[in-house]
Amino acid sequence: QAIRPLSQEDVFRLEAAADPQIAPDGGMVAYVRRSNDIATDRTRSEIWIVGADGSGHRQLLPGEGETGSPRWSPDGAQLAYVRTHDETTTLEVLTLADGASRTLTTLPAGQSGLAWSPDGTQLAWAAFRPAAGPAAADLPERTEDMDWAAGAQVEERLSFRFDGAGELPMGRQQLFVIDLAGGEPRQLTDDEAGAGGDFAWSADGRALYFSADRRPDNGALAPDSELHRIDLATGEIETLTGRTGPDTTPRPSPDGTQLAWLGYDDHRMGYHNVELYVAGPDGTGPRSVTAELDRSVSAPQWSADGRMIYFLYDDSGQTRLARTNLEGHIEIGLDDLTPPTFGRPYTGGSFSVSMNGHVAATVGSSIRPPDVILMSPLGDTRVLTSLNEDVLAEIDLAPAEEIHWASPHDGLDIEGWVLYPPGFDPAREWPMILEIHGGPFSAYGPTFSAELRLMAAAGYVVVYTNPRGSTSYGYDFANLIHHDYPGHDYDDLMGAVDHMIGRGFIDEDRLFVTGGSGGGVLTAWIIGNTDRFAAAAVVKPVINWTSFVLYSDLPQFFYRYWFASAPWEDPEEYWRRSPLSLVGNVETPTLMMVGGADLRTPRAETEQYYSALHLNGVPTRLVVIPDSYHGISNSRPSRLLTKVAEILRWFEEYDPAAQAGGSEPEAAND
Ligand SMILES: CSCC[C@H](NC=O)C(=O)N[C@@H](CO)C(=O)O
Repeated sequence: QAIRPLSQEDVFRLEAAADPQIAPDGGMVAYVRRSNDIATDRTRSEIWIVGADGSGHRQLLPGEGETGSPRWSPDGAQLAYVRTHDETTTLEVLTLADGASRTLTTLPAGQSGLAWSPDGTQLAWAAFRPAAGPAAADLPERTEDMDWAAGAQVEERLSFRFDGAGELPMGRQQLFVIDLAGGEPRQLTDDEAGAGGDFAWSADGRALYFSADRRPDNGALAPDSELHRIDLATGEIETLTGRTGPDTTPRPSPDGTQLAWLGYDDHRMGYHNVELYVAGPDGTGPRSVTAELDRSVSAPQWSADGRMIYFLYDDSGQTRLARTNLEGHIEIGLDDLTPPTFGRPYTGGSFSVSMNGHVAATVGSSIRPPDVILMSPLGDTRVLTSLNEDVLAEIDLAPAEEIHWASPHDGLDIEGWVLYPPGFDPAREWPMILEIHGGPFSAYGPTFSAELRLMAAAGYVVVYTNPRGSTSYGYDFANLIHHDYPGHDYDDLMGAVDHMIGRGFIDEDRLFVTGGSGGGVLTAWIIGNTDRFAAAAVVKPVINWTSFVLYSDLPQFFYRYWFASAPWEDPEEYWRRSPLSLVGNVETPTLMMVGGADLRTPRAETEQYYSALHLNGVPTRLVVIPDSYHGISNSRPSRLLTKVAEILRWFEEYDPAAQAGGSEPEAAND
């Protein structure tokens, strides 16, 4: 079959590996295989299994619904997992020897975490338990045959909604255990302070370590979780940490003599490096073993001998697997870990370690969604799956090209990547899209992105970058935008444009810019500062910092960390940094897009700017993605396609070459 550009339909053919769980003896890997179903327009998850030599690759648990969260019992004889079917989620256990599964219990909505006790006799998880909220005022008695409007929603919490979840019911996460021998789940924590989904068994199986912010009105305060230990026999809870700053992800060593976890001292900065700490089993004598790394770390996991801790960190736009000894001597194991999403090229990935030091991880590249990779203790690697060989063989995809340039602001080295359209010829001139990431404290990298690939397939050179403020370059680089966002990240982005123009194959009259969330902020800021782009697409932005910090789902967070004071204390600063303050300058035709249910950057942000552009006579269009929360592209596959198609349609409408009847970018997708 002839090689062709990526098409919209391909998004329903691509698959990705996630959550690889290596068996304790290293002999097999169970993982979650994710695919996009064209009939239901949903991303499906199914547990598959593959031998460490690549043999026996098969779906492990065929049946109704979807399966996920595979977790090996300590002896490797059983695999716990969750199955969701007809909106019911059950906890099930497969016995490998006979292939039989049994249902242990039905799990409530909001379940998170799943972990075997060290002796393999119990499983623990966290789940939400509702509690009574403030009552509405009294109304006349009603009988069942009356049909009244819903009662008032009365709220006293500062934080009462969360993007992706909606309005939050009253209540907290609590911890549960169930005995494999049978019986009902037992609720371990049962108080107003609650627990969290972030927990681990103690080595002797008598306690659970968990991370939770147990302060009464934690939703109104700066985030500050602590580590706690609950004794399973007595229910007694001991708090092990107390510094100002979050303490999360408790991981006791296999022999129980040490406790590792993640956290940082909160200095109210926009960005903090999350460090890996080790202390005694009660949290005493903590020391950071990654202080010198100058990167945030995640997903710590002990080696079986308790001498090493494996973890992930982002470095220069890629997610790396590394391990450290207890003195902080760090060795890098694997590069190119890749998340299982098809949207924008953010960093990510996951891994697990067997008792004998073999590692299973999700690894991909800019031209390949993640597969499962096995790494031996000596560092040899073997690719265990090839989930997309059939599709990728048909598609013209060149690896992302890494580029660097000096920021015009201060000469700082900035990194980015370029995707070239199929048939790219540097002797011709090409239209270019600058695509900007959000966060703003996050990172892009050379990971597979169907969104950006569809833009390249439509005939554009696509440039994406990590301007100052991005993670994966250290504390100082990220905090160059502390209390100064948007700021000189603008110059870094303009530097990318000039760098590309300097290479001689970009048509300066056919520059386009888009970005989502934090990238929407910067796109709106760009068009307020320059008219050099032929068209722009501002996706789910913040337009007005005053309305945003008081109406987003995290009113307790943004004003504290991204500004020096509250909006009513320094309205000028909020206005100075709001893209709305520059809307009077804008002449660039600008598409506005947002998820109709977005609670992170609420749709009023997008709509304010749309109204202002309209009132000012600037060509604009509003695209609302119905029912979508903030994560538009990774929620339903068709939303990813809609987002890209609407942006490309807008750019084509305002492409000077198209208007002059010249060479339009090819519409590869329809
Ligand atoms: C600029 S306001 C915060 C927006 C959001 N940050 C955290 O939630 C954001 O930029 N999200 C990014 C991903 O981090 C996105 O692309 O949606």
